Amino acid sequence: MKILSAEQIREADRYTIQNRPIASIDLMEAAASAWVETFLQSLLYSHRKSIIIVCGPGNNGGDGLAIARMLKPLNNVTVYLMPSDNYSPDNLANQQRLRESGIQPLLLHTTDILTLPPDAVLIDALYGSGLNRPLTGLSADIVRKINASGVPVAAVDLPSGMFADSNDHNTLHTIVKASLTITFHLPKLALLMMPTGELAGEIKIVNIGLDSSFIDQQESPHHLQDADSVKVLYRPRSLWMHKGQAGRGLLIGGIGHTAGAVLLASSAALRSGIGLLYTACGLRAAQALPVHRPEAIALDLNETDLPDLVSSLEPDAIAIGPGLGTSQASAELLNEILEYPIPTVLDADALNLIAKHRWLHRLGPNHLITPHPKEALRLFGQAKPFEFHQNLLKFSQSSKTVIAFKGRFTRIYTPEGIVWFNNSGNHGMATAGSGDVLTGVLLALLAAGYPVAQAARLGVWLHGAAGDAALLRLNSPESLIAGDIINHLHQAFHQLSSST
Ligand SMILES: NC(=O)C1=CN([C@@H]2O[C@H](COP(=O)(O)OP(=O)(O)OC[C@H]3O[C@@H](n4cnc5c(N)ncnc54)[C@H](O)[C@@H]3O)[C@@H](O)[C@H]2O)[C@H](O)CC1
Ligand SMILES: [K+]
Repeated sequence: MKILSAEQIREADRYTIQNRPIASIDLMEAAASAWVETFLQSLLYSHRKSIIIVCGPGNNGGDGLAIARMLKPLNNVTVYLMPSDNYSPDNLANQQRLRESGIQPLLLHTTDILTLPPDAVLIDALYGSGLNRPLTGLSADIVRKINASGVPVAAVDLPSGMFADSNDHNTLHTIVKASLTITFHLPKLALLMMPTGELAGEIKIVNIGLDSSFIDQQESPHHLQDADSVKVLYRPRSLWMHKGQAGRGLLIGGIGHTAGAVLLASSAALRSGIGLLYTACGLRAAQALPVHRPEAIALDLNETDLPDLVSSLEPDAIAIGPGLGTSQASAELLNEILEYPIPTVLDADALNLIAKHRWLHRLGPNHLITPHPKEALRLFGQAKPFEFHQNLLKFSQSSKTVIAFKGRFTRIYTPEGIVWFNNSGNHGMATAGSGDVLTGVLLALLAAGYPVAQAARLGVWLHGAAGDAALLRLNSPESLIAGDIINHLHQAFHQLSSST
C-alpha cells in the first residue's frame, strides 16, 4: 500500500470529487461514516459514558461535526467548535446539519469552557492533513488541556497538530496524544515514524472511496508492506529439492560469554529453511550448540582459519554480529568478511564495529544491515527523525546497501529508492534476542538465493508475523520471548504459502 504525502492526498481528494464524480460534502459524509463504523467496534468506545467531540474550522472539523450527528442516537454527545471567520464550506454545511439534528455546538472561545469528564472519550477533529504551521495560541492550549486531562482520545485522520509528513520543525507538546487514530484511506508517514507515531496510539485505516487509479499513478518512495505485498516475493520449494539447493549459510558470532545470540540465530535460520548451517563461534557456544541445536554444524573460531573456512565451505550467505563482541579479534574477523562478495547480513556488534572503525564506505550491494535505532545512530550520526530517514534513503541508494531499520514499523530501505514500512509484528517482540532471530531468518533467505532487498522484505515480514502468531497463542506481550518467535516461524511461512 502506497503512503502518499499530504499534498498528494489533497490531489486524490480533488480528483475523486471531479472524476467519480462525487460532491465533496458526500465524500465527507462517507469518510465520517467509515470512521464511525470503525470507532464503534473499538475497545476505546465500549463502556464510555459520554462522547466529547472537538472540531476545528476546516474539513477535519467538518468530519467531526458529521461524526457527532451520526453518534448522537447512540450516546451522550457534546460538541465543541473552534471559532473562525473562515470555516470551510463543508464544515459550514455540517454545522447546519448538526443543528438540524438537535445538537448545538459550544463555541470554544477559551479552554475554560471545555469540560473533560474522566469517563468520557474525546474525538479529536481539530486539524487533519490541512495543518499548515505548528499549533499556537488557543489551539495549542486546547491540545495541552486535552493531553493533561487523561481522557482517552480517538483522532480523526491524524492527531491534531501533527503534520502528515515531516514533523522535524514541529513541537511535540502541541500534538494531541491519541489512543486510537482512524485515518482516511491511506497511511500517513508521520503515523509510522517515531516520535510522532507513538502519539497516534493504535492506527486503523478506513477506505473512503478515493480514486484508486489516481493513487496508483502517484509516485512515492514510501510503501506499507503487508502479507499481500510479500506473498508475491515468496518462492515455494521444489518438490525435488535437496539440501544442497536450500543454501549453505555461515553464521559468525557468539564469542566469549555470549553464546545465546548465536543459538537463537542458528535455530531461526534452521526454522527458515536453510539447507546447511555452519555456526562459527567461541568455544562456549561451540560446546552448547550441538546440545541445543544438533542440526547446526558448530565450529570453534579459535581453531578455525576464516579464509580457509570460507573457501572450503563456499557459503551462499554469511551473517555476522550476534554476540560477536567488539574486541580487536572480532574486528579482524569482520574486516575479513567485508572483503567477500557474498550476500551478508551485518547485525549487532558487527554494526558497532563498523561505526567504531568508520567502515561504512566499505558496504555495498551484497550487504544487508539491520540496525536498531541506537546502532543506526552510531552508524549515521544524529539528525532529526525525517532528516535521519532521508539520510538512510540516500545511503542505501548511493552504496546500494539494503538497510532494515528496526522498530515498530521496521523500514526496509532499498537501493532503488523505495522504503517499505513493515506492518507485521508487535510490542511483545521488544525482547532480548529478537534481533538475533531476525538475523537467522535473513541468513536463511539469502542462502536460499533471494536477492538482498527481497530477503530483507520477506525476512522482516516473516519475523513479525511469527511474533504475531506467538502473541496470539500466549496472549501476553510481556511473556513473549525470542524463542517463541522461532517456535512460530512455521505459521508465518504457512501464511505466505496459503492462498488466503
Ligand atoms: N481526502 C481525504 O482524505 C479527505 C479528507 N477529509 C478531511 O479533511 C481534512 C483536511 O481538511 P482541510 O480543510 O484541508 O484541513 P484541516 O481541517 O486539517 O485544517 C485546515 C484549517 O485549519 C487552518 N489551519 C491550518 N493550520 C493551522 C494552525 N496551525 N493553526 C490554526 N489554524 C490552522 C487552515 O487555515 C484551515 O482553515 C483531512 O484531514 C480529513 O479529516 C474529508 O472530509 C474527506 C476526504
Ligand atoms: K484530528
